[in-house]
Amino acid sequence: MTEWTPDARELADLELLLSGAYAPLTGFLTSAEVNAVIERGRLPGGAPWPDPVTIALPEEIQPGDRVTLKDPEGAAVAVLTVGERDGHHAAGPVEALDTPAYGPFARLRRTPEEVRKDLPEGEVLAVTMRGPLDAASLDDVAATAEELDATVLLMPLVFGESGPAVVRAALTASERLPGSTVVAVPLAPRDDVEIDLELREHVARNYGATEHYAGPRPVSIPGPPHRRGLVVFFTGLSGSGKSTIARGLRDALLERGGRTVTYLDGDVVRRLLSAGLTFSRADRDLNIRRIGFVAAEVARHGGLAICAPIAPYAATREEVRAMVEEVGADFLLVHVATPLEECERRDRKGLYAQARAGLLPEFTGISDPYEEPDDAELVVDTTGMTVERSVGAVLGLLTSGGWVR
Ligand SMILES: Nc1ncnc2c1ncn2[C@@H]1O[C@H](COP(=O)(O)OS(=O)(=O)O)[C@@H](OP(=O)(O)O)[C@H]1O
Ligand SMILES: Nc1ncnc2c1ncn2[C@@H]1O[C@H](COP(=O)(O)OP(=O)(O)O)[C@@H](O)[C@H]1O
Repeated sequence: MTEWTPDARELADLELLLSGAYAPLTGFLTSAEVNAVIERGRLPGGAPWPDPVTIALPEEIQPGDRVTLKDPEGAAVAVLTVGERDGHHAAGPVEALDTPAYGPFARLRRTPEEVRKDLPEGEVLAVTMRGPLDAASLDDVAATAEELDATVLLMPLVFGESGPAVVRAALTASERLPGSTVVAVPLAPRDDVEIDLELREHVARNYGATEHYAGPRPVSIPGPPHRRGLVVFFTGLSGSGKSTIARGLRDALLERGGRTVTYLDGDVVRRLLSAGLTFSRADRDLNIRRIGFVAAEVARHGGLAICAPIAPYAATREEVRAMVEEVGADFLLVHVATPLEECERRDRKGLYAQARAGLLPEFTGISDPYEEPDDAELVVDTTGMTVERSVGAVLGLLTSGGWVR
């Protein structure tokens, strides 16, 4: 049996498929179903359905395979029986495995069946929320419920970092709406506003709603840049000047004050976090992912992390950028683009000489690749430049973007 860990959005969809919140769906859609949904907003059988619910799986997983789907912490959530493959996507029914619910407000993640059983007879006004209800919306909901003589079902849509805050907002609203019930639903937002709304309505109906009220769109205030998490990620050849500039930047930031700074020094990383890893492609990628993971955790809490590995592969750098952006933080890639000849001329550690002599295999720039970034926010060639000026260039980027004041 194959195992796979879907991404956060796919896991949220999976939970809704398993709970019955996505009824009549019982699995991820086939290409015929996806086409029907996109073209007509209906499943091939004619039932209305707004959104193609799909999952991407690695190529080697084939029709007939049974795949255990796991959450990022390793708990087996469900089994997917693959019926069809179409490009990256795989379709097929899912069956729940018996796993305990956990996480904040797990007790409020109830299935439609459980909720429907507890609701009184009569009209049910479901309120789907992605943010707090303002006073006007709360009055609106209370008035509508009274008019319809309906029970209010508050449905905080929990997905991502803001999930627990939305549930808290629903619990607060519930105190103002006597007799109301709260159920947390892991419905990820859809880009298309119409589709998002329709999907919310479908899910609400499955929970027993006879009327649906879409809570106001959350006003997303990401906070000013100087309060947001930030990762400054240097990349470049050995000897290009990454650590020298990174240390200079750290010191300059600490002198200014106002931000906490974590410097993930390359040597320290290789000695502790990535101890035992080699310079093979797989190990370099693992090293960079580990650095990215720690940096994203720092940035998640509003910190500023500085990293300075070679990071020779574009795809892995992009993965780190995505990890950081996923937690709501910013990512700045600084390419220290000092040419190989200059790095080799400096040869601070004598490694280039060893690599040229064939004594050090897989050496970046000599016998191993370095993929030049085309997505760097800043490019610095340190040839003939003082360290102060190089540090100043990075600091300039941070101040002009408002990350430091
Ligand atoms: N084969 C090979 N290729 C490149 N570099 C090598 C190699 N072997 C050892 N070293 C030393 O390790 C430092 C680079 O480690 P990194 O963790 O930054 O590399 S990577 O991002 O995982 O590719 C790098 O340090 P810096 O000079 O600070 O970049 C080298 O001193
Ligand atoms: N403008 C500059 N910025 C950074 N380093 C410079 C600069 N000019 C000269 N150097 C020298 O280049 C070398 C860079 O080494 P290092 O910072 O360890 O590079 P890396 O971390 O990329 O391997 C240091 O000896 C540093 O003094």
